[in-house]
Formats: sequence, structure tokens, C-alpha cells
Amino acid sequence: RSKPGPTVIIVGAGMSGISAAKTLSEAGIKNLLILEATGRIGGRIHKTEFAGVNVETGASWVEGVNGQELNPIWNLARKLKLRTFFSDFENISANVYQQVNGLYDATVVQAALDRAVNVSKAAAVFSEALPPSGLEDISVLTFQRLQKHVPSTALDMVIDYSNHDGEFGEPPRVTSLQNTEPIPTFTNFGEDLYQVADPRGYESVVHELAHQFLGFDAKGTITDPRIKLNKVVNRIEYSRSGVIVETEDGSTYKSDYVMVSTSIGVLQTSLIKFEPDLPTWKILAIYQFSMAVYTRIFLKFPYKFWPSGNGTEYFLYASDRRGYYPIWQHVEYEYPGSNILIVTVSDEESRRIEQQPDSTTKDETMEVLRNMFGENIPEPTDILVPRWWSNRFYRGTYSNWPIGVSRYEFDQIRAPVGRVYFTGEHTSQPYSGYVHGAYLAGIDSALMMVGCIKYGSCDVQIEPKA
Ligand SMILES: Cc1cc2nc3c(=O)[nH]c(=O)nc-3n(C[C@H](O)[C@H](O)[C@H](O)COP(=O)(O)OP(=O)(O)OC[C@H]3O[C@@H](n4cnc5c(N)ncnc54)[C@H](O)[C@@H]3O)c2cc1C
Repeated sequence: RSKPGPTVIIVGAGMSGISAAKTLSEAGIKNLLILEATGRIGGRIHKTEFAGVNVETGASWVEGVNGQELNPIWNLARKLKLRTFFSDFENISANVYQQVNGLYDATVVQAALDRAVNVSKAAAVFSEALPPSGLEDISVLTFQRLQKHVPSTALDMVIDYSNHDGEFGEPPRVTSLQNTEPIPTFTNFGEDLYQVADPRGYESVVHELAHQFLGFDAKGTITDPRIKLNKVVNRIEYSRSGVIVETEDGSTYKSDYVMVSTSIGVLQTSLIKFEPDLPTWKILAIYQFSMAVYTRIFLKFPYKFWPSGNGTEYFLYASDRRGYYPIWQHVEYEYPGSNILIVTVSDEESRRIEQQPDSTTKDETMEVLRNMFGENIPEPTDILVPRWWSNRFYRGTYSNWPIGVSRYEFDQIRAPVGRVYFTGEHTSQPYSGYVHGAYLAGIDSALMMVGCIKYGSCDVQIEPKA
């Protein structure tokens, strides 16, 4: 009997963990064990039943479609014939509400939008002239100051919020210019966004990949013994000869290698204890990156009282408190007749809202809605507030590239430490923060491991700092 090949334990069954495991399997490394903390696969792609429909509390969009290259997630979504909806922001100038007193004049909004677009175009030119090392990177806000465009009116702030925080989950003060202007996702894969609204959920893209290499029964349920759910890894002991992985229920697993795919938010906590400790360069690189928080709150109403029809789906609320319930969406195309509104918040607002009772959040959103639509609107009959930041298996929603992290430090986040490898959306240099970033990162990290196992090239080069 031939000796079984090396064992690899994969921690986490989100998009990157499953993509890494599939890549290893295809490279002939089939002696795998996937340990997942929760009772499901998919991680931050998660459908939840709300008000009779399956809504997405995690990733909602395939971002980067209709460009030169094909987004691999779009490819999967098409293969699965997922119900997707083109997101049309064209008419947003007609849908921006003042704090009180109704809509802004659309021409006033359009002028403000045009100004923001011009600054963004200038930012892209400036950014592309910066040295690739990232050592001369500046924040988005620094560039805005250079352009004498620091949004400070309620209108400019909500536009700025929607362009930056609405995408990266953090404000321009924090975000790296070089890694967000332009956004490689849109440059390479196209500028369009499609929202997934399918009863099977966006997570079915992860299931599809899993089915390609794991065993499942006639109903499609994954029954492969190489994946274990409800296994919370809390200790990874590594040495030159192998790895021991322990879970909270006291189980111990031995392997030759481990691939850690948990979010960078999790790596920033002590949920998983590494023994010996990870080296200081690694810990510093992990701690320096940002785990952003971005929340879509779902509200169900007995009937609709907001404008409907083409060009009304997205609307903005311009509070003088930046980021206060700013981005709204009605989903009558995605979930017809559901009377659901979604409002997006992020960063400190997300953290504040996660910590307060949902009834308080409901009252706050109702005050905002009354400011927009008048006193005679009905109370919501249900509310759903996802809590990604409080959840110890995520600690936020996706990574954001902050100012002060060079490409060199970014490579350190991804670099293996001996037999411990790392993957996850936060390890994809061009596409961190996205589902396709997680998918492609899983492939990259797995190929790095394959190179080591099969070809002995285990020393990963990290570009020198200067
Ligand atoms: C609210 C929200 C909105 C988003 N919107 C979009 C969008 O519209 N478009 C887009 O492209 N991207 C979006 N994203 C980002 C996208 O969802 C992520 O980039 C991607 O899903 C991350 O995959 P991952 O495999 O890197 O991490 P994860 O999905 O976090 O996978 C890691 C897995 O590890 C598990 N785990 C954690 N700790 C342990 C442990 N100790 N032991 C064992 N297992 C553990 C977790 O349960 C999880 O299943 C959004 C994310 C969120 C949360």
C-alpha cells in the first residue's frame, strides 16, 4: 500500500478555505481535514431568513462585472444561474434627502457628485505615479486636502460616505489612497455590481466549489469526513516536523501543515493560540491592517411608503452627523412585495449599533425615515441587525487597507511561518475585502503550499523593505 501523502489541516470553511482545499485536492494533496467553527460552510457569505425571504447578511454583491477580465465569482454565479440584479446608481442625484425638509435639488446634488468624481479621477492619476513599494502612500483624506476638497456639508459628507465608507467600511482618514484609487476590482473586472438575491443564497457559490472535491449525499448535503463543523480551533502548535491543532472540545489533530483561513479580525484576537508565538514581524503586520465593520440593517414594513420604480432603489440621507443611517435601499426588484428597506452603516456606528438593543436601532431608523417621508409612516414589523463585529469568529466584516501599511508589510501578512500557512480575503493584494479576493487568495496560498510540499520551495520571498 502506498503511503498517504502529507496531511493538511485547513482552519475555516469560508470561501478562501474551501478554495484552498479544492486547489490542494486538485494538486493531488487529498489528505485534508477542514475544521470549521460554526455549523455551516460559507463564512462571511451568509443567507438568513428574514420576513419570509432569504436575505444576505454578509456579502451581497458580485463586484466587478462586465470588464476586460472575467470575475471568477461572476462565472460561478452564472453557472449556478443565481438570481442577480444590476445595481443602478445613475439616478442617485434625484434621491438625496436633506436632514429635514425633503429632497435636495437634483442639480445641486449632481454638481457635488461631479466634484467628488473629479477628485477621485485626480486621485487615481496621483496614486498611479506613486512608487509600487507603497512607502509614499497617503490617506484618501490627505489627497482630498491637497485638492482643497474636504467634505464638510451634510450633502458632501453623505456623497463622500457613499463613495468611500460605503465601499471600504472605513472613512477616508484611515484608508490608503494607493490601494483604493483606482480599485483593481473595477479596473480589471469591470465597473458593474450585481446584487445576489436567490433563495439558495450567495453562499451557494461556496457550496458549488465544495461539491467539486468533497463527497456529498443524494440530497446534496456534504457528508465527507474530511470536513468537520462546530470545531473551534483554539491552539496551533507548530515545529519543523509538523503541526498539532486543538479544538475547544478537547480534540487534537496532527498534520504536516496547516492553512489558517480565519479573518484578520480573528487573527488580531487571541482566539487561536500559536505555539510558539508567531514571530513579531508577523504579529505586527497582522495588527497593523484594518478589519472594517459594515452593516446592512433590514427593516420590514407592513406596506411601502417610499418612492418606487426605476431609478429609486438607492437613496441617501444627509445628516450633519456623518455616517448616521446614510445609505438606503428598497429591494422591491430583488424581493418583490416584501416591503423591506435596508440601511447601511459602518465603523463606529456599526459598533455602537451592535451594542444597543434592536428596539433602540428601530427607533433611530424611524426618526430618520420620518425626517425623509413624514410623520404618517408605519412602524416596522421586524428588524434584523447583523452583528459581525461582536462575533468572535469574524470580528468585523472585511479588511480595509489602511494608510501606513506598505506592500512589504502586506506580504508579511500572507507569508507562511514554517508549516503554518495563511489565506483569506485579507491576503489578496489586489482584491482584499471581496469574495473574489477570498477565492483567488485560497488558490494562491494553496499553490504556495504545493510548491513547498512537492517541489521543496518552502522559503517564500518577501520583497526587501527599501
Ligand atoms: C456584511 C458584509 C458585506 C460584504 N459585502 C461584500 C460584497 O457585497 N461583495 C464582496 O465581494 N464581498 C463582500 N464582503 C466580503 C466577503 O464576504 C469576504 O471577503 C469573504 O467572504 C471572506 O472569505 P474568507 O474565506 O476570507 O473568510 P471567512 O468567510 O471569514 O472564512 C473563515 C472561516 O473561518 C471560520 N473560523 C473562524 N475562527 C475559527 C476557528 N477558531 N476555528 C475554526 N474555524 C474558524 C469562520 O467561521 C469562517 O467560516 C462582505 C462581507 C460582509 C461580512
